[in-house]
Amino acid sequence: MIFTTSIKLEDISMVYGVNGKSHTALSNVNLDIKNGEFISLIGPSGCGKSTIIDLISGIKVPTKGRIFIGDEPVIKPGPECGIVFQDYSLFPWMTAYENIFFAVEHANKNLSKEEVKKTAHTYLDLVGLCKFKDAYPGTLSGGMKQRVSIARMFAMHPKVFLMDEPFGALDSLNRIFMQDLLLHMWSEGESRNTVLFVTHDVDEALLLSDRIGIMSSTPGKIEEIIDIPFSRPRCRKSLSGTEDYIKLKQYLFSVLYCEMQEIIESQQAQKEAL
Ligand SMILES: Nc1ncnc2c1ncn2[C@@H]1O[C@H](COP(=O)(O)OP(=O)(O)OP(=O)(O)O)[C@@H](O)[C@H]1O
Repeated sequence: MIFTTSIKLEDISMVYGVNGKSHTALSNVNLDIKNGEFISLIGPSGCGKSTIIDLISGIKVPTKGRIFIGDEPVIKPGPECGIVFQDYSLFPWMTAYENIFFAVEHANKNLSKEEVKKTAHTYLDLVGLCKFKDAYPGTLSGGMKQRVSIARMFAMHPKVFLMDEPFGALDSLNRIFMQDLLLHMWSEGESRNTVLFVTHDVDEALLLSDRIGIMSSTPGKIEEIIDIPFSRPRCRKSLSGTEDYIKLKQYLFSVLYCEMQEIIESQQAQKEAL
């Protein structure tokens, strides 16, 4: 049985200390992600997208504010979050199968060894890597490594999925393949997991998300959240030619372009002030 739940960020600020100076990475961020909802965050580099993922997962602690996964406040990292990073984060000394087995065993301590084995095999099969179960990460392509990471995340049955630019390092064909695979696994499951997905790719966000949060920087905040009205299941081919899709894409690009312009202008002003 898979239990999914909501995520809530309440008035989150995050200040880092850098060389004796403080840097406000996030300021007063509020976000409610409903149970089973797929939300993407997009925004310019450095606006705090990864920091939000790190805070929800408990890897970092906010300077101000509270985070809840369901009704539980986040205090430290735990099995309720399944995370996929851009760099795969697989143990290089374990095979594809062992990587998944290890994660499932640790996340679900009440499962028998047979159940863990079965789960690891099921998810390797779902991502089409049965034949590579004994391969070590170093011998797999980037796309295959990311398929193992995704299989591991689903197999752990966490309450929420946190994905930080998971397909950012892949070539465009692999990226398309992985987006379709994720969409298929997410929507075909027993119940849809709650997902927070960080990306720079507007098409990716439009294809996958129920809502998209647009962030701005210095300090990072969520400027706007837009609803994505496309029904599911979604098909990239038919979707991308529709008037609604083109309008939304143009809107997202124009907002991101303005953000980038502001960043470049402020960097130029800082340079001139020196
Ligand atoms: N450990 C840290 N110490 C100091 N500053 C940090 C630390 N981690 C992040 N920052 C700063 O906080 C801000 C937000 O960083 P973050 O990585 O969350 O942004 P991002 O939107 O994910 O960027 P990108 O899209 O480039 O991955 C940046 O200015 C970054 O330099």
